[in-house]
Amino acid sequence: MAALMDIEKDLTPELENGGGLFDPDHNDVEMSRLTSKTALVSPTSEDFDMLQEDIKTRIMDTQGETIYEIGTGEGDIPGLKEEDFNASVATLRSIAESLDLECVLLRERIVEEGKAAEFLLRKRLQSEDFMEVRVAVVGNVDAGKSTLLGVLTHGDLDNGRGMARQKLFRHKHEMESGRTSSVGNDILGFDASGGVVNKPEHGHLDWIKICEEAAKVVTFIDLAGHERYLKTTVFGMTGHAPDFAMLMIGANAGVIGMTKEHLGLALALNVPVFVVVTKIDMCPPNVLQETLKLLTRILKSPGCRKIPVLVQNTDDVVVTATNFTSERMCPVFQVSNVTGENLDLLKMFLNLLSTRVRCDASEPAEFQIDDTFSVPGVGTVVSGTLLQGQIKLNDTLLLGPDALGQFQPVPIKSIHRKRMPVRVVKGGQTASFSLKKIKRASIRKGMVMVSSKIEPKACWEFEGEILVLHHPTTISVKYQAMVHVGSVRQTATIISMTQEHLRTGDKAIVRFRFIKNPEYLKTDMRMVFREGRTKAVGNITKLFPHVSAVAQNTRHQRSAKKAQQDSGKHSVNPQNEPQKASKRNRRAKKMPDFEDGEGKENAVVGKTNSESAVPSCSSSLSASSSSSATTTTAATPTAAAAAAN
Ligand SMILES: Nc1nc2c(ncn2[C@@H]2O[C@H](COP(=O)(O)OP(=O)(O)OP(=O)(O)O)[C@@H](O)[C@H]2O)c(=O)[nH]1
Repeated sequence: MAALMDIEKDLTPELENGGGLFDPDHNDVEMSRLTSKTALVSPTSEDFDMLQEDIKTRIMDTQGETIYEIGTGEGDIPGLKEEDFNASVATLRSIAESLDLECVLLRERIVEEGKAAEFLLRKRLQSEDFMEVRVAVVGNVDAGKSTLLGVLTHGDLDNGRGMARQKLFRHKHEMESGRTSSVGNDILGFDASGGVVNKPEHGHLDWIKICEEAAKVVTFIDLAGHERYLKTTVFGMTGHAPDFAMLMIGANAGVIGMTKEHLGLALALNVPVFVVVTKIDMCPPNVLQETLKLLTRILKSPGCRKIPVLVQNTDDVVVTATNFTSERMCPVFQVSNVTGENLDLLKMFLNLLSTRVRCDASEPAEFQIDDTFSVPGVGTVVSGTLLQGQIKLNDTLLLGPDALGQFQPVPIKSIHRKRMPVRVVKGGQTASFSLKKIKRASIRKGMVMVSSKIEPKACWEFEGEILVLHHPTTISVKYQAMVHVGSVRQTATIISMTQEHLRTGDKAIVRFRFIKNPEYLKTDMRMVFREGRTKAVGNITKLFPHVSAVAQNTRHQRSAKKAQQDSGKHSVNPQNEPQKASKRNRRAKKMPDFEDGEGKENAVVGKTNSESAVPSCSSSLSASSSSSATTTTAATPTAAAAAAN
C-alpha cells in the first residue's frame, strides 16, 4: 500500500484539497472557508447553500455523479474527530437529499487527525435516463474477454471450459426494431447505490429493463483478439469513442500476441487503459509473478509512462477510480472467472468510472455515425455517439457529407438508447435514430449529423502532425494508407510533407488527400494512418480546402443534384473537384460498403485529445523482448526505432 500512497500524493493533489471539489486558486474568502476540512461540521445557512450549489454544478458537469471527500481540506492536516466527522456526514447526506442524490459510503479511513471518508453522490435518474460509460475490451485471443463479459453481465461464474461466454447473446449488428446500436456490445447496469441490475431471465438479458433500472450503464465494446481483426479493433477504438480500454491478459499466457499492439493503440489514441489479468485460479504463483513483472516493465517503460497499481482492496479501487482519468495511472486487477476472486473489486471500479465527455447541452450537437441499418417497417437507422451537445425528438440536424461534400437537413423522428425509446440524448451517449426518406445506401459510416449552428464543411484534404511508429522502409509523397479518424475510415494519399522521407520514429507535418469522399473532420482529432504493418499516429492540425455546405442554386448545383437523384439528396455545388466528385459519387453508389460485418471496419470518430500534436506515449513495446512483428507506438524516435527492431 506504500506504493499506492506515493501515487496518491503524486497524482491526486485534488484529493488533498477537498476531493477536487474546489478550485485551489480561488481567492474568495468564503470559498476558502468552504474548502476547509471542517466546512461541513456546522455550516451556516449561507455556507450550506454554497456547498449545495457547488455539488450541484459538479453533478451537472459530470452527467450525474461525483465523489466527495470528508475530513480533508485545503492546507489542513487530514482527519476529523468522531463527532465532527459524524456531523459532516449528516450535512452531506442532507445536501444529497435536497438534490435528490444517492449518498453511498465508498471508504472510511483513519488518517493523521482522525477520520476521513469518500462518498459517491449519484443522481437518482428517471427511468428513461441513465449515465453511460463505454469500455473497449481488448487483449489477445484466449485472454478470457468473452468469458469475463459473460460472467459480469450474467452473474454466473465460468467452468473454465467456455461456459460463461456461451451465455452472451450476441448478434453483432442486430437491429431489433431498429433500436440497437453498433457492434459486439454487452451492457452492465448499476443502480444509484452501485448495485448490479442485470438479471438474466432464462439466460437472456432484457436491455430495456436494465436501462430502466440503471443509473449508470457500462457498455463493453468487445473487440476481437485475433490479428486478422486488427482493422476492426482500430475501428472499435476510434469509431466507438470508448472512454476507457480494458486490456485483458491471461495470467498463464502472459503478455503475448496482440496484447502490446492493443496497448499501443489505446496509448496512441489517448484512451486511458486498465488491465485485467484473468485465470489466476489456474496459474502457478511464479508464472503469475513473471506476467506481472513483465507487464509492469512495459507499462513503466518510456513508451508508456504509466504508473501500474495493483488493485487489491476497496481502498485501492477508490484511489484508482478517482484518479484514473489522469491517464498516467494504470490500475491492474487480478481475477478469476471461475472462482470469482476479485471480481467484486472490478465491479466496484466499473461502477465508479465516469465518461470522459463533458456534457454541455448548450453546445451545438455533433453526432458521429458508426453504423447503419435497414429495418423492415422502420426504414433506415443510424447509430453512433453524440460527441457534444444534445439531440431531442423533432430536432432537425444536418446529415453529411455526401459524396459531393454536402449536408442535408433531416428531422429526428425517433431516438433509442440501448434499444430503449427516449426523447433526448446527451453528449457522451450513444444512440440510434430512424431517418425518414433516406436510403441506407446514401449513408456512409463516418458521416455525421450536426446542428446547423455548426455550419459543417467537408474536406478532401487535411494536414496532420504525425509520428511514424513503424514502417519497413521509407514513406514518401504519393504513399497511400488507411486513415482512421473517429468513425471515418478512408484511404488517403500523402500529397506533401515537411520531410522528404519518413522512417520509423520520424515526426512530420503531412498533408493528406482522401481518395474517395470528402469527410467532416475537426482539428485536434486523433488519427491513425496504417497499412499492413505500417503505422503512424498523430493529430489533425489543419483542414482544407473546405467544401461549402451552403446551397447555391447554380447550374452546377443542379447537375450535382441530378447525379444524386436516386439517393434523394439535396446536393449543392461543391467548391472543389466537382466532376471528380460526381464520378466518385456514382462509384460509391455502385459499391456501398455499409454492411455491418466483422471485417468492415470503418473509421470512427474518435475522441480527440488535443494535449499534444503527437502522442505523448507510444508503444512501449520496445521494453519487451519480443517480436517486432507487433510493433506499436513509440514515444520517442529512439523508442520507436527500438520497437521496430
Ligand atoms: N480457469 C479459468 N479459465 C478461464 C478464465 N477465464 C476464461 N477462461 C477460459 O479460457 C477460455 C478462453 O476464454 P474466452 O473468453 O473465449 O477468451 P477470449 O479472450 O474471449 O478469446 P477470443 O474471443 O478468441 O479473443 C475459455 O475456455 C474459458 O472458459 C479464468 O479466469 N479461469
